[in-house]
Amino acid sequence: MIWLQGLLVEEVSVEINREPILQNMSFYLDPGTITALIGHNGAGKSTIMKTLIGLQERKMGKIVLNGVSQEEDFLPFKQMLSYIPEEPFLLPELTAMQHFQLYGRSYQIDEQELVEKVDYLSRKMEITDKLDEFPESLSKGMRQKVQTICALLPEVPLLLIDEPFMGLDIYASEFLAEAVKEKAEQGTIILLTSHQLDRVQQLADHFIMLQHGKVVDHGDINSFQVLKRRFSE
Ligand SMILES: Nc1ncnc2c1ncn2[C@@H]1O[C@H](COP(=O)(O)OP(=O)(O)OP(=O)(O)O)[C@@H](O)[C@H]1O
Repeated sequence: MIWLQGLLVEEVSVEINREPILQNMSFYLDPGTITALIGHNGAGKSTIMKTLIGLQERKMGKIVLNGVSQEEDFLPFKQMLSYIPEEPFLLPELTAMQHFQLYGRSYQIDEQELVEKVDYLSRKMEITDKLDEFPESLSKGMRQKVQTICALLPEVPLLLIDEPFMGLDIYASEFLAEAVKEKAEQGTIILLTSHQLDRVQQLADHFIMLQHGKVVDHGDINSFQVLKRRFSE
């Protein structure tokens, strides 16, 4: 059998407290593409992200990444993606460096490669002097930087980013945008949510618009003017 390369989301529905939150959501993302999930507050952007990583249970539907089914092969599936959540979610008992080491082990990154990547990313994110700090002594933006570095460490087919620029300073935001583009050039599928439409336009090549838990439009980012008009309606 020839497996489809890319991310397939088919007829996914999610209910929370018996309320339909996502309804028959379907889309397909090609390797090497950067797709922005757009929609008003409460449209379901974070919910689909959480459903993709397995944090949110779904009522029905299918999620397949490069031929690996989320339902049938959850652990291999999870190893194929990394995620930057909207709010940093760090372990209070681990320093920044220990988080990077934990990610290195979880994704089986070669030790020397991990050292080089941590060195490079922490310099770019300007947190080299914070590596031995615990999350409680870091500012929110610094915690977000640590979380962002964790997600950039592994070379995985899918990178999910919920509000990529939230809390990051201008230099870190610019670096993240470059890093995302570079990963996409190497074939990673990038799915991000953002309310910063101008930044999205510069970064993404496709968009998916959600409304009340449904996909109402999708396409090339060049149809963005139309998108912007509809978004502001
Ligand atoms: N744990 C929960 N319990 C109850 N309702 C929830 C829960 N999580 C999300 N929802 C509801 O699901 C809907 C979608 O929320 P979601 O966080 O996915 O929206 P979003 O598009 O990411 O919004 P925002 O732009 O504000 O981040 C909302 O109506 C929200 O109230």
